[in-house]
Amino acid sequence: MTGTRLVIDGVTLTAGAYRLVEDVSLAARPGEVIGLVGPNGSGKSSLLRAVYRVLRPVTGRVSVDGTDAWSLPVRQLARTVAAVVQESGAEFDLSVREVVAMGRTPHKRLLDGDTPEDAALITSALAAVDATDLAHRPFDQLSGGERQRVLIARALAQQPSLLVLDEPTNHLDIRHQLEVLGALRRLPATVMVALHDLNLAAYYCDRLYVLRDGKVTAAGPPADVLTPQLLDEVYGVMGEVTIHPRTGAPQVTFLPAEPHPAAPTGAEHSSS
Ligand SMILES: Nc1ncnc2c1ncn2[C@@H]1O[C@H](COP(=O)(O)OP(=O)(O)OP(=O)(O)O)[C@@H](O)[C@H]1O
Repeated sequence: MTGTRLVIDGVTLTAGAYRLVEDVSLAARPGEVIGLVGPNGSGKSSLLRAVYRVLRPVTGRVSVDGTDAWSLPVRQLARTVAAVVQESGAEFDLSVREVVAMGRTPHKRLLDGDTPEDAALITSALAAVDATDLAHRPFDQLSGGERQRVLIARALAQQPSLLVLDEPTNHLDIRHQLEVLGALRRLPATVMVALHDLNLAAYYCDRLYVLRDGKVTAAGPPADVLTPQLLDEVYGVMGEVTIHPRTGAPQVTFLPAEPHPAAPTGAEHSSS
């Protein structure tokens, strides 16, 4: 399993009279990690919802390996696509291990128990997000970051060939942010991930799509997309972009209007 080819072709999404996303096209090759970035309200979550089939496009098409995602039987879709989203479902009264075991459901028949293979996948998914020690804790007693890691483990246990994640690093401390994104990079799956942190997006994604007001305003490798002009136009912030000498990845340094207390005298930022 090396991942699936995802094509979003001219998709428009609405909520009543409101256009959430307009005429968006995007393609991910098998195994690519695609980052979706853009300001609050730019349409990232909405677009992801169309991929994991919660929000039906009013025009355009979402296809997975050439098949319309909206025409796939639900069970087949669940064997192909996993989603980690902000709004989580009915995990109450379950242990962490039971929540992660739910990831195996699409691969089993009703009332099938866990096979040794299922058990091994659950154990390794827990380890991948550093949640082995949480396995027997009640899910609803976990902290925000612990829950987030467990929901990612559930998605990993699902062995999807397309993994869609909405802000997966939300609530995570820096070590766990790096570990989770590193685990996503190593997956034999295509990954589409909405991220706010542009430096993490630059480091871990093969290509970025920048959304603004429901439309794609830029797309390409992070080094091509993340420019001072884009930061200004899309986010209204000043920043410098350099290639980090050790990582080789683009690195954004933001230049807030207020000088840092330790700034050298006369070092105000200027857009001119
Ligand atoms: N049901 C709805 N009715 C009207 N407007 C909506 C509805 N759902 C979302 N919106 C609006 O659509 C826009 C896109 O929302 P969406 O959640 O896709 O943005 P986002 O890029 O994921 O934002 P964030 O970075 O804040 O998570 C927002 O302006 C939001 O307020």
